[in-house]
Amino acid sequence: MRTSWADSADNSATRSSNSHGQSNRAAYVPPHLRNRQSEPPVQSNSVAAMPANDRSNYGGPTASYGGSSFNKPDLGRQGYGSGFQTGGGGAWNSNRGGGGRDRGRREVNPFENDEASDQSFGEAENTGINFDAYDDIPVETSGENVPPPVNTFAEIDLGDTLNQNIKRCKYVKPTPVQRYAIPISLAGRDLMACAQTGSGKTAAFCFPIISGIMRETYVQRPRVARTAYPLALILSPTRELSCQIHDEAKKFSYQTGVKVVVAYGGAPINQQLRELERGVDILVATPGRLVDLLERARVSLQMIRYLALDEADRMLDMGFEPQIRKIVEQMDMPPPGMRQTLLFSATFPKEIQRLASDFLSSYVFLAVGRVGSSTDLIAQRVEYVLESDKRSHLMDLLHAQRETGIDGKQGLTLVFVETKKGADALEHCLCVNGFPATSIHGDRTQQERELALRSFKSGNTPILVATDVAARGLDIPRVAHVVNFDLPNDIDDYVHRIGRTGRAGKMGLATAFFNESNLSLAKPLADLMQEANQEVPAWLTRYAAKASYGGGNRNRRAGGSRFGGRDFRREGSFNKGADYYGGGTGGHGVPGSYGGGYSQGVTSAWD
Ligand SMILES: Nc1ncnc2c1ncn2[C@@H]1O[C@H](COP(=O)(O)OP(=O)(O)OP(=O)(O)O)[C@@H](O)[C@H]1O
Repeated sequence: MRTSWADSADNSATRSSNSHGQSNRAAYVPPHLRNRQSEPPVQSNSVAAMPANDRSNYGGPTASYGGSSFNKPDLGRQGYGSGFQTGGGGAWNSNRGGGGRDRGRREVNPFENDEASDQSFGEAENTGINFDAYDDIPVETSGENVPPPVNTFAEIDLGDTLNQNIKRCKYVKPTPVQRYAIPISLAGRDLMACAQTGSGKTAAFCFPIISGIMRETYVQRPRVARTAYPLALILSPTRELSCQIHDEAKKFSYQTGVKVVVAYGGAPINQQLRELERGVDILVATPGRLVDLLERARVSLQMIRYLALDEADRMLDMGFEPQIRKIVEQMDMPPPGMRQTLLFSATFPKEIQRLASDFLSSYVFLAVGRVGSSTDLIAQRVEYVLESDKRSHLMDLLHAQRETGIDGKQGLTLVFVETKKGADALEHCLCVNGFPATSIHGDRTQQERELALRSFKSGNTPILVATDVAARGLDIPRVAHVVNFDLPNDIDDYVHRIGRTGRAGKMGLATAFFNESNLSLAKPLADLMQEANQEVPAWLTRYAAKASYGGGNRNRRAGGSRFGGRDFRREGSFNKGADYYGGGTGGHGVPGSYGGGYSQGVTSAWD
């Protein structure tokens, strides 16, 4: 039974931890025990009294926690565009043989584990999903001849096998981004899509790719020994996100014959090479590992028909842009117009939209909700906390949460910090104070990262301290609380971080610790909260006013960008690069600070 972490915090408050070299001063004292006569310290080496943690060096007993298992040509879419009626017609080709090479291997059922993991939390998957929460959301499309949206999966001709998998995923109806994006993509159009965190973007780009590949009759691929020729490439910025997309895509493509392979850094390349040799239709990858594979000539992009960038704005910011340009423009990938390109994110700053347009051909721009807005499902709180008080404040929050849960339920808590060292230090502090925490950041090995994530997801270690490596895309259903222990420099990063809760129609809570070092975020944060109908504290409004008068606000979104006209092509500055880098963009306020917002110099960890 998973109850004891709460009690272990109390125990630790009355326990001397000096056997592990920790001073008594470090011990957390919960509010209700403060100012009491201290009782004689009780030495405890009991495993049950210690928090779960995947580190081996946080005091002997913790080592056993967290699981010991770790030691636009014709794209073959004849018939598209003519209608999205129910059909499951004869055009489907579900015996494709997996990228042409994979014979005789039994396909593992990717749904097998779902039920078990649901049971472990005592609730059925998708309970509480309320996509009606997204129903009255404003949607904007721009571009020529935009295909109309659908209301149900039945209206889209995705084929029987894929439809069956959609049912297995317990998706009853499409989310708003799916309602629009799927018909647009099935019609063969390039797409730049912006929709809120947790609103189902992964399926929105996977379904059309899988069904497109299934529709193709046999594709003759070059026969070059040991070189793989995928038909679709899905790029994402982190290893964990690539793994997650791979897992989802495997579910969606189960028994379709479409073969999905993942390649990411930090994991042994040989195993990935073997998988690639067995054949691949859809390759999900992080950019670094893909460049490696391309340079070794183990992958060729010559047959790519579909290119999807998840977290596309992140993929095109200064950290990744050169690698992405190399992959997309300097290798052997067909140019825009000869392939279909799908870009997805919850945030799309205009200067990134401009860069992205290099990769697209006559594309449709789709915005579901305000670009970069947070969902109303997330209750946002911001508290003024001095740097020196942050740890005790966090422990007070965790302690209170343990007593009452969040909305009466115990959930997982994700705590964001700015640096890898900061993550280690906070994890350690929480552990020695009886709060079961683990961490994920770029200085941990990939094995440690995966173990930490698994331990967190399973609830064994219900607190995860993370750098921005966990900010985007990760879909962990039971994250009830996101704490911005250190606020990011950029409001878009804040949007992605808090988006780890309040997903798929469920409610979530996000708490931010704000102090003088976050002044540049005051205005965009106050604006964002106001727009999401959150209560903005008066002190934050004062800081916001001060920041907008005093200058120094380098946030890319300063000035606000309300819903409407957010496709950058509509703003009269199309092809005027200077507008985007030179500042002074008028009403939509991209103050020429490209790069300033993406935390340059901050040691956070991307692949
Ligand atoms: N039509 C649907 N019905 C029910 N659940 C859905 C549907 N589409 C997606 N989901 C679920 O919603 C959750 C969020 O989906 P997903 O991870 O694709 O969100 P996202 O928009 O990519 O988020 P982020 O911006 O954080 O990357 C997932 O658990 C997914 O299985």
